[in-house]
Amino acid sequence: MPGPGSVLVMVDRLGPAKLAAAGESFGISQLRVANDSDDANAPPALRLDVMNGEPITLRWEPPQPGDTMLMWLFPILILGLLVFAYITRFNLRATLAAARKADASHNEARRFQAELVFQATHDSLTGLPNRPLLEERLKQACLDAQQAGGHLAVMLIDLDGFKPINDNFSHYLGDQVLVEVAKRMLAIVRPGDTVARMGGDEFIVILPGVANEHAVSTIAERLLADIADPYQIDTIDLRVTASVGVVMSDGDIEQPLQLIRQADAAMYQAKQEGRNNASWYTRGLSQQEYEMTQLRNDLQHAIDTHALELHYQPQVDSGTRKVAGAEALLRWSHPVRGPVSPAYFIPIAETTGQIIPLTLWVLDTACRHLRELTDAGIALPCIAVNISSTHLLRASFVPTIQAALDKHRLRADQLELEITETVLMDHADRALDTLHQLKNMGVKLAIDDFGVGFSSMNYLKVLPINKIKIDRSFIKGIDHNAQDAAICQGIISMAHHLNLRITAEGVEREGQRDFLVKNQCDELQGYLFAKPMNFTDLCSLINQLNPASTDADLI
Ligand SMILES: Nc1nc2c(ncn2[C@@H]2O[C@H](COP(=O)(O)O[C@H]3[C@@H](O)[C@H](n4cnc5c(=O)[nH]c(N)nc54)O[C@@H]3COP(=O)(O)O)[C@@H](O)[C@H]2O)c(=O)[nH]1
Repeated sequence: MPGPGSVLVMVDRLGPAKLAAAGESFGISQLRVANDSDDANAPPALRLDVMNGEPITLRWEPPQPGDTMLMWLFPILILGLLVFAYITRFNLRATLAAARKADASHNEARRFQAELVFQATHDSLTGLPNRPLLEERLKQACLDAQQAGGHLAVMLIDLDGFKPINDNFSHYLGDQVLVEVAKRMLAIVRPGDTVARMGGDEFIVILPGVANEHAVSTIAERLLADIADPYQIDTIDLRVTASVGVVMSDGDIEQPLQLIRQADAAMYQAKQEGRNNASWYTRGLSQQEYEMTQLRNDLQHAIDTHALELHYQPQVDSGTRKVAGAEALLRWSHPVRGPVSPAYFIPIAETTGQIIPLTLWVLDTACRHLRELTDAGIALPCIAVNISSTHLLRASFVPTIQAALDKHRLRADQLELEITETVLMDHADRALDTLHQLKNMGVKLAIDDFGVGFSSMNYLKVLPINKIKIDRSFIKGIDHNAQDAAICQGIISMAHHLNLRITAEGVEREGQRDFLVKNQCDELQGYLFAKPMNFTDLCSLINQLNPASTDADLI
């Protein structure tokens, strides 16, 4: 342009991009030319008048408070939200899992608790209710019968011939028989009835709301028949029968447990009537049988509470007059009846199996006493213990004897076992095997009550015994009865020819003693010398008769 100065005019097209860029450089966001349709007055806007033309409106977005912060925070917020969502999801899942676990462990605890209750109230072998649960159900059945005016029946079932299965085969086999018996009984009774195991081979059935005696008899007959069916266990055929005692009641009884005792008395009667049959309890059931049942229970209590005592009767050497041994004899002082003779309660214990714990106690006590004597230097060469056939025929008998000797550090020849001849006659083969094992150990063996049973002279040749004890019925008349004297002389002579020692039982008079000494009977036992006495008195007596031992072997 002509003139002293010049002006440089540059023209550029103000398009949207340039306009926005220009706005950005001044911190104005989204600067643009507003469309016609935009509200030209709406702030923020700038109206530019254009020569010869339409005015132009410039518009931009004013910055909002917190926009920048929002711009920074937004991603953090999103991230935070994502993290929160993740954590929440994780927590939710963990909570759900924990809830599920808690639920499961709660169920488990409930199952465990139910299991504990079951174990406490049921027999572990058969799964049948045990005695405490049975008693509860019996009380309830009595109550129901009283309230509804009905009847209940109680049956006590005792297996016949079960013990020989346990003794001759194995406890495993015996257990299987019990399980099978339980199943057979359960198959006979109705859902509301109870079949319980009392222990051993004894079961109780409670029939609540039973219609009449005929219905009870029918069930008893079915029980007898089904139990008597053969059992096949591990290819072995076994048979047992049952003796059933039955009692019916209208529930009006002061002590419901008395029904069990009555059923027991009836069962005992069934046994005596030949077994494999059912017998009803009636008021006419003899007092004696009822008392015997009570006695069995009382004896069990005496065993459990160690209320028995062991007495000893010295056996005197006829030559030296010293105590050669002592026979251990059980004594039971009943809390109400007073002293009960072993001649009365031992046969009961033999039928009930109580003889096993009884004999174990006698054996242990006698061995302990002999150890005490030996330790105190009191000379007692030997202690004799009576053994019943049921025990002798058990497979565990020999180890039991060895364990008692070991426990009390006794030599085998310090123990003598007295066995009656009936066991040898009835079970000769099995008894012989056991006796040989005992003899090989060094345990002394004596035949008790010799002469009263069906004595076969032949078995004396084969039995590994050391001694014969002549029954006191033969000793009774030796000083005035020629026949008794002759029999006695014969037995002594025969024993000596067989190299056996001989003891006379029941020596009460000097005349008897003189006869026995003259005829060289080795040992004498009887009231003439001493009645059975407690351990303390035995110690004094031996101290008096046997001067302190210098035999090192005895100590
Ligand atoms: N299996 C077990 N049997 C046992 C045990 N303890 C005892 N018994 C047996 O009981 C029966 C009776 O015994 P008890 O009443 O003790 O009688 C014994 C003696 O007291 C009695 N005796 C001894 N001397 C005399 C006497 O001079 N006169 C007389 N009238 N009686 C006398 O004899 C019994 C001992 O007999 P025995 O055993 O045959 O030698 C009896 O059969 C005992 O065996 C036990 O723990 N287990």
